[in-house]
Amino acid sequence: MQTWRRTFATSVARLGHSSTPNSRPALLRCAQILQASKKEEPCSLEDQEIKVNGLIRSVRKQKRFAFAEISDGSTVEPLQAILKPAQAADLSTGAAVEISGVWKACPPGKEQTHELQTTEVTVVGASDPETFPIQKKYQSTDFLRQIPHLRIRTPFQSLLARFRSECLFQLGNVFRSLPNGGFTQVQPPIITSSDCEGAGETFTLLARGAVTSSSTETDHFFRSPKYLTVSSQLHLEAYAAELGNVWTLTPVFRAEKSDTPRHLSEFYMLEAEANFLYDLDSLTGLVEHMLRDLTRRLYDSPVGQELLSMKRAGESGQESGADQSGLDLRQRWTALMDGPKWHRITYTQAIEKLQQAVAEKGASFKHPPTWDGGLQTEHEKYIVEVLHQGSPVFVTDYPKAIKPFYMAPSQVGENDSTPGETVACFDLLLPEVSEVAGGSLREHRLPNIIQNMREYGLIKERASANPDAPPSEPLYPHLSPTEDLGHLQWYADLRRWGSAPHGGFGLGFDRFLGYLSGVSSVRDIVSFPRYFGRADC
Ligand SMILES: NC(=O)C[C@H](N)C(=O)O
Repeated sequence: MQTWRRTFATSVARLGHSSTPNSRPALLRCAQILQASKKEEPCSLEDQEIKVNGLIRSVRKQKRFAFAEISDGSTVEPLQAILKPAQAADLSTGAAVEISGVWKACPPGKEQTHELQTTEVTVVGASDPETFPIQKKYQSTDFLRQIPHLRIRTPFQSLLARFRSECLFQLGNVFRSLPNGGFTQVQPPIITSSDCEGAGETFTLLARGAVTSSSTETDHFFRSPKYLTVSSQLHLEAYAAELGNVWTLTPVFRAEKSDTPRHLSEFYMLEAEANFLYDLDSLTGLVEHMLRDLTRRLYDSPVGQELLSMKRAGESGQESGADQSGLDLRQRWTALMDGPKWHRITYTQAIEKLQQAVAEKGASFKHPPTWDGGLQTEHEKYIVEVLHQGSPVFVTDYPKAIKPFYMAPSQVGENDSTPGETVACFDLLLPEVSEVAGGSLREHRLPNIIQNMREYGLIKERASANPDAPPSEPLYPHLSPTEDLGHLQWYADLRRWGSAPHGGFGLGFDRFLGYLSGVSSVRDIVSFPRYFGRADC
């Protein structure tokens, strides 16, 4: 029988090791080492000399041995190193080290299967444990948010960064393998001329030293005011006209003064546009298929499994930023992947049901639901959580008056009696996060888009230098001589030549990641969040 004793058998281990005396130990990532040690069969690295570079998560110094937990950002699980007291003298929490040693099996019954018997350790970047802000003990979400540059070094934030990376990788696969030959990824501009949503909540771009009140052409860096994009949709429509089906994941910017856990001033939007798309059902079907497929691929990935099995705050003693309500993430993912077809309900039906709930079921809302009033978050929550028992819902066909100018009219059946004009659009509602995606069929007919722009006040008055002079260019179709399409003319051009029915959607990527990770605030999903009053580093 083998007797388990913690001793330093460095020279013995070296002898049994196949490498030549001067050869360097293999540099490996913690994830590789720990993964190789989990398998049923004997670990191929056992008794081998290996090297790891990383940060010290914690160090425990005892009389005969010291134990250090090393993390290199490749897995949430730390790698344990055992050291002689002299080797550990300079080690402290937060320090960057290069450490090599022999990978030894641990006595049965220990939390870890193996540990690194240290032969050599070099502190390449010291860290003063007294002042290092990240401690192993519980630290509040609020405190950690104030130091995002160091918060990333907590196990859960580190995991979220890897999870996001996996999502990006898998998204490429999802879009490539969609039926009908896949979608092409494109990169639309971040600096734009137009506020696509018409909400006016844009950030204006100014060159350093520019005069803010200036309105003359030459004073503007780009000759006219430019903004940070609020949505790539309009440019995606240009791409889609040629490429067919396109997608992008870009940062978008909204200068909304909303101080809520659901809003950021800079966030990532996943947007897709499909040409020759004729009905709203095909669009909602595309969104459903894509999100189910993405979740499935993430579920099958090691980092997805790591996220699903990670101990949450409270259990691990380390603040994770995760929801602590005993939420069953695995169930949430399974429902997304394998649950029944997601519900579709028209906006008009939703309002009727909300009003019924008030009249008959004693539901009460801060904003009483009205057809003209749109859906507030409290209404969306009720629709998902009460009316649809927590499963995803597409709410379709909103009133035209509360939606942007580019949406096509609804195609709802004749017996559907809506109180006013509606458009062929949807919002996708998920429990907890509410609206996570929105999209529409686009008005693809030139006279109709021009009429919409007119109604929405987007057509400018033509500045005429000399009213008697003959017009220098022929009049734009469907415009009167006094009208000017201004910075949206290019968008109308897409309808002027070769315009097919099309549609697309935008998904709040950070909100969706929050939903998958069980993190209720987008401020904890994004490593460096920007929101009203805060953009710290
Ligand atoms: N691409 C889209 O349909 C998204 C839409 N423009 C939005 O910002 O919600």
